[in-house]
Amino acid sequence: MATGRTHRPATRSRGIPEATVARLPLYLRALTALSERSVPTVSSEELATAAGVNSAKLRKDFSYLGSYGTRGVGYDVEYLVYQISRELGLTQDWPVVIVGIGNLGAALANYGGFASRGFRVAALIDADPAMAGKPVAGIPVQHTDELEKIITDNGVSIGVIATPAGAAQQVCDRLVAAGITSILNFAPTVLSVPDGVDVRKVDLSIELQILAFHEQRKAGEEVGAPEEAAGAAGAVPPPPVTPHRAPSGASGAPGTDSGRQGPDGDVPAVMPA
Ligand SMILES: NC(=O)c1ccc[n+]([C@@H]2O[C@H](COP(=O)([O-])OP(=O)(O)OC[C@H]3O[C@@H](n4cnc5c(N)ncnc54)[C@H](O)[C@@H]3O)[C@@H](O)[C@H]2O)c1
Repeated sequence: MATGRTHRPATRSRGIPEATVARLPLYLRALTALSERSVPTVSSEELATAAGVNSAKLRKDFSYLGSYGTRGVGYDVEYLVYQISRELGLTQDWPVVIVGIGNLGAALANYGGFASRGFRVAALIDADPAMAGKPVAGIPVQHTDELEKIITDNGVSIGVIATPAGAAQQVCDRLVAAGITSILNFAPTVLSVPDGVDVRKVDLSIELQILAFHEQRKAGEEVGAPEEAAGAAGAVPPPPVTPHRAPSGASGAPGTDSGRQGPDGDVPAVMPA
């Protein structure tokens, strides 16, 4: 399979920076919670706190959507939910296939949160013939021999890879050849994809390594004097991080290369591959 970039440019054609796009799901999650409580309006400060983002950044992000709120009233919650959902393409149904139905694939298939966010698990695919036909989360597992047909028949454009690392590139190549243009990769390997295919990588062990680094530093600070702690912290290199390129100018967004930082200092669990 041809190699190529794994990311879109830092700014999308519609003029919304990639870093803003990466924060939209955080706003949407906070707004959905407000909507469920029938809260009609919200101030930028309240929403920023709920989303874990700085309020100036939030206002700037919303200006890209053409949403400025009303002075003294704030933002209309329902309208923002609609606007952000539309911007993220969530007002339509996205069929998704999961490849590799082991521990992780089965857990993902059973996760109810996808459907409520517009992602329908259209098919489960595994290479193990013994699994073919067995239901997982009420969906019969299909053999990889059927992969291309399944993708075509269901009009799928998003694939999730939950196979062992050694199989991931081959699965990725088949998904892409069959027409998949977005991949969520859980396998601990870097995938090569052609231009036009987006890959996001999830690696929880990297997140744990980063937490371990901070735990170690905190422990050093408790034990030593301030200058010793500073020396210790300086002497400990940051944990290894999956190498990945990031779009320039996407600083501070989840899923970018900007020092493993989330929107306001959080470490993202999902990153570009
Ligand atoms: N990203 C994370 O945070 C995270 C967390 C846990 C596991 N993982 C990774 O997820 C992957 C799956 O882990 P698991 O514990 O579910 O493993 P598992 O062994 O339970 O399941 C893997 C499944 O993939 C299937 N498979 C193997 N080769 C295949 C192929 N070519 N095509 C289709 N299916 C194939 C196997 O039959 C099996 O059912 C591993 O790569 C693991 O390292 C990632």
